[in-house]
Amino acid sequence: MSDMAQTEIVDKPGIVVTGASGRMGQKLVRMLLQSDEARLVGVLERPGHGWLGRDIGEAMGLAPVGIMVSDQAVPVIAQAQAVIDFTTPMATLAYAELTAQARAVHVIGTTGFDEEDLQQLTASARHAPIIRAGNMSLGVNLLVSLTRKVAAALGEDWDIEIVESHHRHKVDAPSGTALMLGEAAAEGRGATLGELRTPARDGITGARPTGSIGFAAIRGGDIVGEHDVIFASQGERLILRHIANDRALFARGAIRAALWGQDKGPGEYDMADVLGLN
Ligand SMILES: NC(=O)C1=CN([C@@H]2O[C@H](COP(=O)(O)OP(=O)(O)OC[C@H]3O[C@@H](n4cnc5c(N)ncnc54)[C@H](OP(=O)(O)O)[C@@H]3O)[C@@H](O)[C@H]2O)C=CC1
Ligand SMILES: O=C(O)C1=N[C@H](C(=O)O)C[C@H](O)C1
Repeated sequence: MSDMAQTEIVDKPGIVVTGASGRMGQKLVRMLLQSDEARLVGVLERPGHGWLGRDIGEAMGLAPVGIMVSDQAVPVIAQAQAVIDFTTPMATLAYAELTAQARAVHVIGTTGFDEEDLQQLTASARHAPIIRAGNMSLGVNLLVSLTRKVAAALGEDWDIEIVESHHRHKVDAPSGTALMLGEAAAEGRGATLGELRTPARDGITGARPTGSIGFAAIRGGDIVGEHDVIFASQGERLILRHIANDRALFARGAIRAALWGQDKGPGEYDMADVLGLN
């Protein structure tokens, strides 16, 4: 190999993809195999997964690429400058510790964390950068700041409801994106989402508490992801909407985050930091 080709490879940050057989994992693998800015150096799956030991390209129905699917997280992450992780909360907490030990950037797209999980991620971020967002798209992150502004501009007589729709396989609700939007709406009203969130409605719920923020989740078919923030008042309604048509936009955002994080110190970051929206 020429010196120039060698330098090119070394200059491109090496990325490990976790949950490589998943909907997001496969998008990321395909994108990284074609990337001029980053290179795929490893793929992880859960112990017992049917793809373990197989070439990831071949397992995905592509040409072999020389990277085997592994469940050996420590040696695989040791080769990486960044780990991109769209798996489950439990898997992500374990990867966060290992990625921090390797001092690599951890990009987390996984959703469905509880408060205790988030504290564990904060602990891992003391050693290396963690970039986490419930949605990696530019459009949603702009929608978050629009929601904050509109909520601040409109009084409590404007009821806020967030409606999200996803494919039938999604396991968490409300979606990570819906929670980001709810947090932004609450911030716009000078409160926290914990203070304003209405429990899911079922049965005789009573009238809507003034100033509360409600959520509704639709699950069906192959919907990639749709979010409406509804501001409803007497005689009028304002609706802010984002529709994702292709998971590639989340994968692109995650790779951008992994590259952005390369010169960052330990700490917790989000996509608004990456996109310069803060
Ligand atoms: N932030 C964003 O922009 C986006 C976030 N998401 C979130 O990303 C997550 C994944 O979504 P999606 O790709 O649709 O889900 P999938 O179920 O298709 O993929 C998750 C993958 O992770 C694998 N997995 C489970 N445990 C481990 C482990 N310990 N190590 C490695 N891999 C593991 C699963 O394997 P198996 O199925 O065999 O258990 C599966 O292949 C969800 O939380 C979703 O909400 C999704 C899209 C965009
Ligand atoms: O599970 C999904 O598919 C998605 N999850 C994220 C979320 O929970 O908001 C982002 C996107 O909407 C797709």
